[in-house]
Order: sequence, then C-alpha cells, then structure tokens
Amino acid sequence: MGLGINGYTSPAARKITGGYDLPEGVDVRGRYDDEFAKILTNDALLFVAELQREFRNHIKYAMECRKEAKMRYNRGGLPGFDPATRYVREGEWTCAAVPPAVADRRVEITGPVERKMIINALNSGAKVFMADFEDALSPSWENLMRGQVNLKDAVDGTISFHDQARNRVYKLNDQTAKLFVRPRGWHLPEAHIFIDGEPATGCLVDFGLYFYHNFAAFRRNQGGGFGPFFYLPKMEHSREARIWNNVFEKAERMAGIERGSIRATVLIETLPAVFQMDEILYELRDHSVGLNCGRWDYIFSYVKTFQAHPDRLLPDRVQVGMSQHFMRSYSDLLIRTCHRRGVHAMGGMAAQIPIRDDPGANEAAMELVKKDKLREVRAGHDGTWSAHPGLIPPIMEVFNNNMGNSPHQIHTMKREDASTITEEDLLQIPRGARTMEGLRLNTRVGIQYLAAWLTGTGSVPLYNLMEDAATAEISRVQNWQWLKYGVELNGDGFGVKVNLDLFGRVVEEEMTRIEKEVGKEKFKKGMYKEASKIFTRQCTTPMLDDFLTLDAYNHIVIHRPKGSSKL
Ligand SMILES: CC(=O)SCCNC(=O)CCNC(=O)[C@H](O)C(C)(C)COP(=O)(O)OP(=O)(O)OC[C@H]1O[C@@H](n2cnc3c(N)ncnc32)[C@H](O)[C@@H]1OP(=O)(O)O
Ligand SMILES: O=CC(=O)O
Ligand SMILES: [Mg+2]
Repeated sequence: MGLGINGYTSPAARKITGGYDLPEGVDVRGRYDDEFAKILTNDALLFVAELQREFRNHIKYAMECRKEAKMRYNRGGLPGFDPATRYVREGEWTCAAVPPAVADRRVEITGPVERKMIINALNSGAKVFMADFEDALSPSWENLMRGQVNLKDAVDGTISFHDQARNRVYKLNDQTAKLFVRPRGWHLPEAHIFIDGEPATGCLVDFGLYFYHNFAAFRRNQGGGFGPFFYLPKMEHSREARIWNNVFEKAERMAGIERGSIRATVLIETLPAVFQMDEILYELRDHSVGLNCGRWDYIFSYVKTFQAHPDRLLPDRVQVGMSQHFMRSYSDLLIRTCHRRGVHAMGGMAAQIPIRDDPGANEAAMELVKKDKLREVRAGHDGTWSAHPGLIPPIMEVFNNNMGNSPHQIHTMKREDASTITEEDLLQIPRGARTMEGLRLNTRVGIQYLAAWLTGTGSVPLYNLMEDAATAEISRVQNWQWLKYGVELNGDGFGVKVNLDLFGRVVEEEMTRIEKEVGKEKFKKGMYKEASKIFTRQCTTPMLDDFLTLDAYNHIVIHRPKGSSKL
C-alpha cells in the first residue's frame, strides 16, 4: 500500500495501547482482536485521523447548517430551489465519463457487510453489490470491524465462509458483481475510536479504513483502473457533497492515484436534497457515477422536514408508494438531472422479498416487485436495487426486456418533459387514509426492528417485507406526528383520535402480539422490552429526535476497558 511506503508513518508517534498500535492522538476503545488489528494498523488509523483533522470543522459546520434549516422549516418555511445556485442548475456541464467497469448497473443487490451475505451478493448475478455500513447494518464494534475484515478478503478475492450447520463452504465465483461500499451518514459518530479526545466521524472511519486497505487491489481486481466505488447516504445539501469531494481528493493524493479515480453514487433520500441534485452532482462532477432514489429515507425525511406542519400529515405508511405525485416527481426529476449530466439515474428498493412458505403470496409479491421495476425502467432509470438474490432474475428480466443490449439509458431517455417539475410537485401532500392498523403496524414493526438492531442485526424480514433503519424511521416519525397532532384515524370509520392513552394501549397490545408471534423463549432472551422503551420514548417526546439510531447507538457502545458508554 502506497501510504506507508511514501513515508507517511511516523514511527516516533507510535503508542501501543490495549494491543493496538496507535498513532499520536488516536485512542481505540473497542475490544482487541487479532483480526481487527490487521485493519486497525498504525498507518490506517493515521490516515483516518488525518481525514478527521482536516474535515472535522467542515462537518461540524454542515451539521450546524442542518440545524438552521430545521429551524427555518419549523417556523413554517419550505425547502426549495436555491436562487443563489441557479447558474449551476441552468449551466451546461457534464460529469466525468462513466468508468467502463460500471457502465451497466441494471440490477444492484444491497446488504450488510456480513461474511456469508457478501459472498452470496457478489455471486448473485447482479451487476453491482452495495455493501452496507448504513441502513442495513447495526453499527456495533463487532459488525463494523468484521465488516472491514470481510471486505478486505472480498477485494483480495480470498473470502470464504464455512457454514458448519449445513457443512457448506462459500467461495467467490469467477465472475462477481462490482463492489460499492456505503459508509454511514455524516451525523453518526464512531464512539469506539477517539481522535484528539473526540469520537471519530463514523463515515470517515468506514471510508478511511476501507479505502486505505483496498484501493490498490480494488483498482486491479474490480475497477479496471478506477475506484474504489462508493454510495453516499443521507446528504441534505451540496456543501456536504463538497466535503466528500475534498475527502476523495485528499485520499487520492495520499495514495498517489489519479484524481477522479474514486467514484460515488449519491442517494437522494432527504427532501432538502431533491432541490440540490444539480448542485450535488456539480460538487462531485469528477467523482460522480450518478444519483439513486433512496425512497424510504426520502419518505422519512418528508415527515421530519414537515414535523411542525400539521397540514402535511402522511397517510398510512403502506400508502406512500412511488405512484404518489411527490414521489413520482422526485424520481422523474432525478432521471432528467442525471441524464443531462451524463450519469446513471438509479432506482430504489421495493420492500417485497421472496415468501418461501406460501406460493400464492410469493407470486403476488413478485408481481408487485416487477410492476415497480417496470415503472422504473420505463421512466428512464438505468438500474435498480434488489434486497434479495431471489429477486434478481425477475428484475433482470424486466430491465433486459426494456433496455435490450444497451448498458444504460443515459442518452436515450433524456426526460426533458421533467424540466417543468415545480417545487409544488415535489412537495405535494400524499393522499390516503390513516388507520388504527397503520398505527399498530408502525408500532409492531418499529419495536421488532429496534430489538433486532440492538442485538446486532440491521436488516430483517418482517411480515414478508424487508425492514431496515430507513423503513423503521418512517414507522417512528409517523407515530410521533400522529401523536403530536392528535390526528383522527379517518380510514376505518371510527374517527378515533391518536393520544397518549391510546398509544400506550397499542404498545402494550402489540408487545403481547409480538411475544405470541416470536414465542416466549425468544421474547425473553431478546431486547424487546428495551426496544419498546426506546421506541415509545421517541414516539412521545415533545421534540422529534433527528434519528432513531442516534439515541439507540448509546445502547450498543461497549468500551474496553469498561467505562462510560455514553457519548
Ligand atoms: C432502505 C434501504 O437502504 S435498502 C438497502 C439496505 N437494506 C438491505 O440491504 C436489505 C438486504 N436484505 C437482507 O438483509 C435480507 O434479504 C432480508 C433481511 C431482507 C431477508 O433475509 P432472510 O429472510 O434471512 O433471507 P432468506 O432466508 O430468504 O435468505 C436466503 C439466502 O439468501 C441470502 N441473502 C438474502 N438476502 C441477501 C442479500 N441482500 N445479499 C446477499 N445474500 C442474501 C441469505 O444469506 C441466504 O443464503 P443461504 O441460502 O446461502 O444461507
Ligand atoms: O437507502 C435507501 C433508502 O431508501 O433509504
Ligand atoms: Mg437510506
């Protein structure tokens, strides 16, 4: 690896503490493990520390700007296009050419950085695998560090896994999906690594360790001279994209690789970001490979942005689909924006997953997935996401039938018609009814998801749908919103109003139902009671918490030697 060879390490700065070989100013408070030590090398930690030191004030400033924007929206303001950057939106410019290795991205599979799933995903037949440190991962020290070990083995091509129960060995096929890595969002700290007395920024740890250990092998084995490739989540403004661009340039300089080697797809999954799509691409124009419709976080963000707007309440979560006007407008404008700038416009995740024990229900679920994907490809998306290997063949078929041999639709589906989409289109209130079953389902799903997350699992099947941090956020903020404004459940004919008494009863009854469904033993051993407490607090707090996982994170931080786990 170039960094150490270039004289980057300063041996004088070395300090060996608790087994790890630490540079000056860096403290690792997570458990020691020989495997983790191969990732947490002095050089790699110094690289992360350099990123942290250069960008921490920029990140703090960007987070302050988020707070200011929130206050504006809470005072009645609406997000919209920024007049100051009209020249960027109206200017004629394009992003750097798409690297040949990722020209065809028609089906991408996503999943947590778990060893067996990484092998299955890379072997799945998808064009791309997005390995997730974010929505699909509970960011415990074990998960994060094992994830880094797994990715390094995957990029080296040596990864294997022995499933002892089934006596099955997993190895990579000759042909595998191209790897993208999604680090955490800007807001999440990494409480097991302190730099100059402060917790490190989670995404700089994820990015820094992965980049440091893999850039050379990735460019050789996967990227055809480009890479590594990333997905960037939950941004709210182009100033946040500028920080990523600067992080990439610094990493490229330190590694001695060409500017523009690193490429990233940005998820447009917050409401403010839909008004910044050109600006985000512009900031990342040398490092961009497109935008993606992160539909689940986008719905969460709609509620969060309008938390103080009782005239913009959402109907039941199940009714907020891509056919709602504001969702369709967002996807259409994303396609138009990406294709005008010469990059991929990626579709999002259908929540349905294969249902093994009920062929009829399985067929219905597959039909819903195919319908969603048909809408995406016909609208002009160049590819889309799949949550499960079993969904790849039907999704691939839909894209093949509609795209033929072309790797993408960048030049053929310009969607000029979408240039007339207005702020009103993007903000239009979704239609539909609110029901008691909606409240119950939010509660049942939110608690079960959080119970899984607290025990180390970040994506789970619940009631035949994929649930992850983004979908659980919708359940949480929707309950909060309905409670805050005492809304009438107008969809089931009883006209019941949501209040604390009703919600208390719903939580109690849903906990009984969960216990029945999962069984007494699992319920007792699991973290359901803790999850219920956290979820209930977050749904009933007067001021909405920004993220479900920020408070919950304190429950999974384990410092060694034992000390305070609170941030
Ligand atoms: C909003 C967003 O951000 S979406 C992106 C983030 N979310 C995700 O990435 C979700 C990814 N998907 C998953 O985690 C899983 O598919 C779940 C939790 C939804 C369902 O999991 P399960 O019910 O355990 O799946 P199931 O039992 O059907 O798995 C069958 C096989 O497929 C594999 N598999 C399932 N999903 C995936 C995946 N996404 N990637 C790789 N392999 C997978 C399993 O490992 C298993 O392999 P095996 O037969 O070799 O043991
Ligand atoms: O990350 C994807 C989303 O839908 O959220
Ligand atoms: Mg998301």
